Amino acid sequence: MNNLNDFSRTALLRLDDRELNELASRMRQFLVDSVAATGGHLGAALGTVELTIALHRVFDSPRDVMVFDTGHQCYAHKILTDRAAGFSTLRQSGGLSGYPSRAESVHDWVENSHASVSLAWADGIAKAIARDSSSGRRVVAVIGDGALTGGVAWEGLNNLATAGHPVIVVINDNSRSYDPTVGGLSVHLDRLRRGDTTAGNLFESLGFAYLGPVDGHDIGAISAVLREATATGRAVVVHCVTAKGHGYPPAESDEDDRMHACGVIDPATGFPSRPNKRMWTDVFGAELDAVARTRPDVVALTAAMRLPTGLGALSQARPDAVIDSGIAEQHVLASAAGLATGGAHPVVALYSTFLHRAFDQLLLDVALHRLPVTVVLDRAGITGPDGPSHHGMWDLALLAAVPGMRIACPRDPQRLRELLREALDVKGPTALRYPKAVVGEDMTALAQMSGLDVLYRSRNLPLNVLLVSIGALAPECLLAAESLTGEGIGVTVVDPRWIWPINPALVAMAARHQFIVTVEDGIAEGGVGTRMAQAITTTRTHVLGLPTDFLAHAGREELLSQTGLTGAAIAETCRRLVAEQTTPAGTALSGSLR
Ligand SMILES: Cc1ncc(C[n+]2csc(CCOP(=O)(O)OP(=O)(O)O)c2C)c(N)n1
Ligand SMILES: CC(=O)[C@@H](O)[C@H](O)COP(=O)(O)O
Ligand SMILES: [Mg+2]
Repeated sequence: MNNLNDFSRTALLRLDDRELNELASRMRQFLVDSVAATGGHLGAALGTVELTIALHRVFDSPRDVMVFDTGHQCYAHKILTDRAAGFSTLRQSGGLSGYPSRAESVHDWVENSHASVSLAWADGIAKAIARDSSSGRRVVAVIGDGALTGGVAWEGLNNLATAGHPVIVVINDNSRSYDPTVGGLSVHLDRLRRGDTTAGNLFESLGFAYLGPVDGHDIGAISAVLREATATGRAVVVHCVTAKGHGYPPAESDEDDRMHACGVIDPATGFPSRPNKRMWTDVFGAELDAVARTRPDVVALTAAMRLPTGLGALSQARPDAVIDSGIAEQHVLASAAGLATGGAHPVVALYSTFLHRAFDQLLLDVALHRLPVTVVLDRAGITGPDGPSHHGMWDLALLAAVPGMRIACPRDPQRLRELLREALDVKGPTALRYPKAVVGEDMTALAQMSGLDVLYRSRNLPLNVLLVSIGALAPECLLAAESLTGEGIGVTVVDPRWIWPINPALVAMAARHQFIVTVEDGIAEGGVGTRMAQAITTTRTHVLGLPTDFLAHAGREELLSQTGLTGAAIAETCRRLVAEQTTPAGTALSGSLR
């Protein structure tokens, strides 16, 4: 075992305790060095090194199935399954995924990276395996205490408890999500950690065998408990106590989130290697804090992501105005409906991708009751290194299908501030969305017409193209307009600000142009451009957006370029439309990878 690239899992069985501990510290150093260079989920990865070594000693993967909930803690598993060499490319285009990936390894099963579903997966896999009763294959789900707060995890517990399959549920309890884990479950886990069973044991009461708590950094102890769990032949909960960021002082002492996910850092200090730039999240967080000072009815809700969604400042200023419900997006939306019914104006701060899970509550709890709830979707559009599960590209299509929903897409910091304040004055459901990106400078409108901002108009040229710019893609639309103007093609760039429902002034403006091109960083099929095209029947409309596909991990700029959402590609579409002037009115979609 000279380096981790040469390391084989079978070697684990031959190592004694001292060698196993040495392996763990080498893996930890490797993780710090490599993740420091690429960014990634460092804190969670460091906390599961010993647990993962023990899992691979006791279970025979891939014959035995290991499902990692969320998957952000799977780096040690990747090292132990021959992928150490790939870590220099972690989360980069064409490189190693930051999550389990079936394309990478037969040892990976679930790559969805939305939390709390591992127990359902384990339930299904165990049922499938049971069809061959002689196989003896074992199924293990590794789930964090944070992921265990999600409703679907409770559905999993409910089913596994009586399903009759010997699924092993390993609770990786580090008592945190990003923040310390909230709610009664965290209190219960804390009691169990302290050996206090005066209030009983939830898991045993449900029907599981319960083993633990076991020190999750003691390979021998965990291995023994996992073997014992297997021997029970029942559904078992193994309560494993770990420390997020274990063994790396900058992570261990990071009060924010134990370096849950970091960018490129100096491994010696843990500090970012590049200066932090102002992100869209920062603008939102500051404005919400400011507005909440004069609006006691405003209350912010988070599903275990207080700091990443920008609620830090408000939670400092008015702790009572920020409610963390754990990884519980469905609960958060329905609870927001309750708060709004009671007179509050809830602001639900989510990542765009996590709204999917709560669509039903948005539709039937918030919108059906026409309640004033503002959903603020960060990480909308292309997110980048987190890959297909995390791109926020379905939100516009979903939101626009909700009756009574009003959707705002700010193009710059000033519009984000204005639109947030406007949303808080609407007596019904509203949504704002913006990407994971550095926020640019303010872009002042040339003119304002019935709620539309005209950002650009070619001088002394015909009304060839109306570019409808949606949100953060405004700079690309302006680049396209400038280059087309230089070629003698007349362009108007309009930012509708409130992009849904369609402003009738936009329909009127469209009628005066030869072509309309809408530009959005959501799926083109069924997105807002397509809906605009349905309203604008007089002029040929071309919809630019993302393909209905799962886009791999890569840089945001890289993916926007691949999907044709750059100034040059937008200009090329407009050029082609004008060259084909005879084409009759209708709609065309561009949502393909180039
Ligand atoms: C449905 C959903 N909501 C939010 C997230 C964002 N998220 C990723 S990891 C995480 C915390 C997970 O905590 P835990 O399961 O305890 O794992 P740990 O990071 O502590 O190892 C959160 C909130 C997610 N992946 N999925
Ligand atoms: C696993 C998960 O869902 C989060 O940790 C996510 O990866 C964070 O993304 P950001 O780095 O964009 O905050
Ligand atoms: Mg945790």
